[in-house]
Amino acid sequence: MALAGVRVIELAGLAPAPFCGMILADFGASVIRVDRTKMAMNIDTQARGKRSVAINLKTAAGVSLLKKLCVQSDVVLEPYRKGVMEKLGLGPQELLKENPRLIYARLTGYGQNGPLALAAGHDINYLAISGLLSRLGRSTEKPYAPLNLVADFAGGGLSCALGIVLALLERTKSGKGQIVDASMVEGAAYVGSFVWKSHRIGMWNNPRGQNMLDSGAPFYDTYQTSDGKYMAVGAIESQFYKELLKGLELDSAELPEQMSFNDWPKLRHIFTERFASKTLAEWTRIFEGTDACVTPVLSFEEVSSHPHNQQRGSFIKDQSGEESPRPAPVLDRTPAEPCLKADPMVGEHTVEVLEEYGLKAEQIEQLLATGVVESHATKTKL
Ligand SMILES: C[C@H](CCC[C@@H](C)[C@H]1CC[C@H]2[C@@H]3[C@H](O)C[C@@H]4C[C@H](O)CC[C@]4(C)[C@H]3C[C@H](O)[C@]12C)C(=O)SCCNC(=O)CCNC(=O)[C@H](O)C(C)(C)COP(=O)(O)OP(=O)(O)OC[C@H]1O[C@@H](n2cnc3c(N)ncnc32)[C@H](O)[C@@H]1OP(=O)(O)O
Repeated sequence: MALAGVRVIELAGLAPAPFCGMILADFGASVIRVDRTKMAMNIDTQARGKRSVAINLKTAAGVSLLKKLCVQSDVVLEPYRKGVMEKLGLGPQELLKENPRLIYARLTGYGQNGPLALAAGHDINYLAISGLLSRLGRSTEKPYAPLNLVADFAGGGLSCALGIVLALLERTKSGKGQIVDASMVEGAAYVGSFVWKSHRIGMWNNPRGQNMLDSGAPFYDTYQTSDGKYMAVGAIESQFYKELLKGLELDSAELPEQMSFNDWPKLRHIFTERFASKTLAEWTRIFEGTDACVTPVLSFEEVSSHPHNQQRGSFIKDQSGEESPRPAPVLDRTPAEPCLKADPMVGEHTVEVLEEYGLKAEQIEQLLATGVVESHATKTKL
């Protein structure tokens, strides 16, 4: 796998850093999640392929242990509020001094400086400060955050994984590590570059929800079918729009022009009525094999059995039967091989990992006995 041999220490976080760690693990890195001790349960739902050690960082021995793990690794990924790692004596200055090849990734909402750097926040706040939230939502409604996908995952976890991989690539030339300052505000804004940079061609001249791609255009929207399901329509280009009209059995001569903004409400009304006249299965059959850019809106339960997804194996099942998307993109020679085992319990690999990082049995026993680390492996052998 592409990242085989890369050792990552991920400090347990809420959602974006766990996703970043999972991407690295999917593509072959050895990812060790550092959990707190005395955790009732594991709240990391993005734990595929990781191992867990539980360390109490409120002890000097815990801090020095984590330092030992970090300086023997390639990447440390930390999801805390600015200053937390420094307070623990585990800031980049300290760790890079001991391991100059270390990639020190800091995944925060607001980045490492600026007036908001110390503020708590979540996806919706980062999206708001990026400017993107003001553009998301339907015309007569308030701004709407599309789950926590944009800042937490696209602008956060995924961007941070890119930063780490770029830093690893650069290290092959310079031999040096570096700090990756991944701010979810900036990551989300960067993901939104198209919106920024297509202003000049008039893509966003109208208020929110009244532009071509923000649910303003009738040919780029969803429509309810007679059985209460939905079809997605993305017939932008004129040749594809013609196919849409053909499938809907509408005559273009009797309709307003596709790009006549003032007529969009009228066109939407016609499309709405037409889609409401048949079931999802009927519309799917009508548009299948055409270039109309019309597809059924599938539920999570339906995606893996869709013939396209099925043929490509786009969804995988782990040993417990849980289904999830397979890692993307697909690399031809060195594809990801996602782990299908159950997610690690907190502290499941404490002993195994500490042995791997060179601690002796007596040292591990001492750490366990003093509660600096916890092990929840079913079969712990020292
Ligand atoms: C919208 C998303 C968030 C969605 C997440 C949800 C899925 C989950 C959120 C709440 C969860 C539920 C809840 O926990 C209650 C239940 C618990 C149960 O166990 C499970 C079920 C629950 C219902 C549970 C279910 C789900 O998991 C939830 C619903 C987001 O937007 S996520 C993005 C958030 N933002 C960031 O990540 C940006 C960077 N981080 C930050 O800004 C801050 O970390 C943050 C997120 C604001 C939190 O601030 P906080 O004050 O809590 O922490 P920090 O200032 O960062 O300091 C960390 C302190 O912890 C110490 N520490 C760290 N590791 C250890 C250790 N191993 N041992 C000891 N101590 C440790 C560290 O030293 C810091 O201590 P100090 O404060 O003393 O410096």
